[in-house]
Amino acid sequence: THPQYTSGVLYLQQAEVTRERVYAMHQSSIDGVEDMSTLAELHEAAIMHNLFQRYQKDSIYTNIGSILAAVNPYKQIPGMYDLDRVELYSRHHIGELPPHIFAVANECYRCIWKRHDSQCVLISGESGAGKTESTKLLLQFLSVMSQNSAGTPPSEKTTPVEQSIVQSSPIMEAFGNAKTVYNNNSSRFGKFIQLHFSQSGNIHGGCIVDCILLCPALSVPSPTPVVLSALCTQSTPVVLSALVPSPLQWFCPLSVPSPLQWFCPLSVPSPLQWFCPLSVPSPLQWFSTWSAGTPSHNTSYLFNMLTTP
Ligand SMILES: Nc1ncnc2c1ncn2[C@@H]1O[C@H](COP(=O)(O)OP(=O)(O)OP(=O)(O)O)[C@@H](O)[C@H]1O
Repeated sequence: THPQYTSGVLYLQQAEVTRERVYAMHQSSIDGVEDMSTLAELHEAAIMHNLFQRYQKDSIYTNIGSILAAVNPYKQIPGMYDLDRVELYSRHHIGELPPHIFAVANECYRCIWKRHDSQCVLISGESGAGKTESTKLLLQFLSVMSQNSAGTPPSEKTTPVEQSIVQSSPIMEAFGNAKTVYNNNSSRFGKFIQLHFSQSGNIHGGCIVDCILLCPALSVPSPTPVVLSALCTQSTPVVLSALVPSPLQWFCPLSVPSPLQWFCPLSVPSPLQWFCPLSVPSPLQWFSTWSAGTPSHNTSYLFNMLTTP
């Protein structure tokens, strides 16, 4: 007897369907549009219906003027982010191809030269919306563009700097993420990621700053077992020093003490150093590669995030 709201569709009893309540849908809403600013009827139902239609066809990206809306597909869409797609979007201006995160990344990259100014991408959404994945895709695109930049000498192609940017994501997630009711891999800090480009268009360095504390409904304590196993087996003193003391401890919404405290008492050298001689190869060498190859430039180090309270 009551209207039910299921999957964005409003169901009415036949008696409730009157001329005053129900209108014929405009053709643009029936066909679906790539840019929702072109919808003839612009209201919540039309927007949701358009997104839903496109989502069903695996078209998860939709423009709203200069804004890109992304619907999390919660599955891998074949070919969506492969190298061919990167190269395709790198050769076209925004609007020439279907909406895509790579179109935004490409526009940003081009605008650095077009406007001779810094560019910024703001990624926002609720927990589990796909912000972190979108960030990684942007970095992936910019990394490829950096490697392909005309001014990059062949000897400097595929420099560890670009590799570090992409490869640093898992380890940053391991330190900063936790399982929540919305997302198994939820970020606990908003991040400001800054990349520095040379005149020739390749990435010379960057930094990641954790800037906003997010307070999702945690379901397991952090840091994750991934961090602990990495610490126990392969940590370096560089990272150990970053852990003492951790600003995370001040904000940590958990009632249990952080397991890191067991390993890293504030006043004494960490016992982890006994287990972690410098010569042991570590996945954390990704951090150190940020300075490699660019000694003459003002490169910011990725582990700023870990060392700056
Ligand atoms: N474009 C995508 N394609 C495929 N899967 C995706 C995509 N975006 C997100 N996902 C899936 O959704 C999960 C959650 O995404 P993500 O961690 O990026 O969300 P988030 O917005 O950063 O969440 P939180 O704010 O909680 O950190 C990912 O682990 C991934 O499995």
